[in-house]
Amino acid sequence: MSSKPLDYENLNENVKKCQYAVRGELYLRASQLQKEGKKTIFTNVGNPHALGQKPLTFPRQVIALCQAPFLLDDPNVGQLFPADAITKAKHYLSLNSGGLGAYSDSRGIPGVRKEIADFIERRDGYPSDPEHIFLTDGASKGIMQILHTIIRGPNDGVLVPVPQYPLYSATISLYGGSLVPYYLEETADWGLDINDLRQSIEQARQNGITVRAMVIINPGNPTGQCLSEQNLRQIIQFCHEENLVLLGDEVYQQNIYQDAHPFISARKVLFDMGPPISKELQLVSFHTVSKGYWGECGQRGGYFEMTNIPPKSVEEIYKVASISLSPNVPAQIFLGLLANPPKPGDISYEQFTRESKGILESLRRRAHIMTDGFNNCKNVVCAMYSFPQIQLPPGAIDAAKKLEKAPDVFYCLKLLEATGISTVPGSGFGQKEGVFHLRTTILPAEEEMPSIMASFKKFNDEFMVQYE
Ligand SMILES: Cc1ncc(COP(=O)(O)O)c(CN[C@@H]2CONC2=O)c1O
Repeated sequence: MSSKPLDYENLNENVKKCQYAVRGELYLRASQLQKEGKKTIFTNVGNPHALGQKPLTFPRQVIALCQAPFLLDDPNVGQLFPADAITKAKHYLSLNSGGLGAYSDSRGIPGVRKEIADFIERRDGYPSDPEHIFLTDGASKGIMQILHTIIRGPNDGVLVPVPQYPLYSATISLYGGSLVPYYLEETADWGLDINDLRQSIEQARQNGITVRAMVIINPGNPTGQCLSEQNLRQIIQFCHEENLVLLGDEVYQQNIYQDAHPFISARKVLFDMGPPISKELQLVSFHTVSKGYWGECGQRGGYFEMTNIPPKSVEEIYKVASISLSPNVPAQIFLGLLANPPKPGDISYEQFTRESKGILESLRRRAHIMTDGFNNCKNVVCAMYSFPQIQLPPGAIDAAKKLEKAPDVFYCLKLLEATGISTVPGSGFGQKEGVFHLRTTILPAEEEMPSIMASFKKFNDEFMVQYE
């Protein structure tokens, strides 16, 4: 029988090459165990509602009315929905003719893009142009589209932080480009040293790679660090000198659990630096409703904002966006609400504030429980994610080798089998040679945290003795 087009051997090599560890071997094994009825705790993916986080009430009231506009004609609607949710629903329905069932503009609903531009202006103190804001099905799709636009062939490189969120390595591989790693320094709170950046770009050029872009993930995933203003200024200066477009992945900008390093957007720092650099450096910034205190991962709502990108290039990006017709319209309403939540004096303001503050404070507490819990474990050092360093003893390294597994994969599989805790090995994000980590989220329910950390500690300390 002759081989067929979709037989494995005939697939696009880039499809076969790309890897995405967040839903890789550990996740598949955990899903298998779950199917067998074993208790599994999926801390591998930042999916808050799947781990019990309740959705914010107000956005769901608005979207319910938008999805079922006939409710607005019900004389009792005011009994079930607050007046400001009714007003908001009518507002968003008026922005997209045909409501939620109709395609929107391929860049997203203009009125929502305007609301996001106003949100950015309030956050940064500089005007933002809605024409340079595109709404996407999650930040993932925007990131993939921009990387696709940048990568022309195998010699085009993208500087990516290591450890990195594997959407970047997978997408660069999928589109046939070259990932150029720059290492974050664990001992410096996962900060980055500009000299390392220079070495990385030099090394790449010697290998015939044209580095065209630099990715920053700020706040970091999996490392959790929040880049300082000074770090951002250095990075912007570096990208300007090296003629790189800066891709600012800022999806965790509302997930800050300490006061020492507040979030500042790359865009604000760029404009604070003033001309010529603020007029010349090309920047694309990404955000989403999947994170923060929203956690609305399943809605698939994201956006990217382009700064200093020439009109003709914006048109090309628009043209490609139009191939998939429209970003999903319900998610665009979540984006509008993220940009424009209830204000003081609104009927729902108090409830919205109470709920969102409650989620952030609980995340802060869970982050500390997890950090303290990991630090209380033998050979474990810890920073919405936890990325503890696991100092594996020689016996574990040898045992992993015999099974032809990466040492941290071996450890995470043993952890999963013993406790049901599904994590992602650090090798899925990249790490220095001979240094091992795992990534877990801080999302399990607060009341479950102590028992999760206790079962982790029991497993870990026994493992370290068994393999020392
Ligand atoms: C740094 C970063 N950028 C973009 C995304 C994509 O977000 P969207 O949902 O908007 O596409 C994620 C999702 N975080 C993944 C999902 O869960 N765990 C993770 O590490 C992310 O961590």
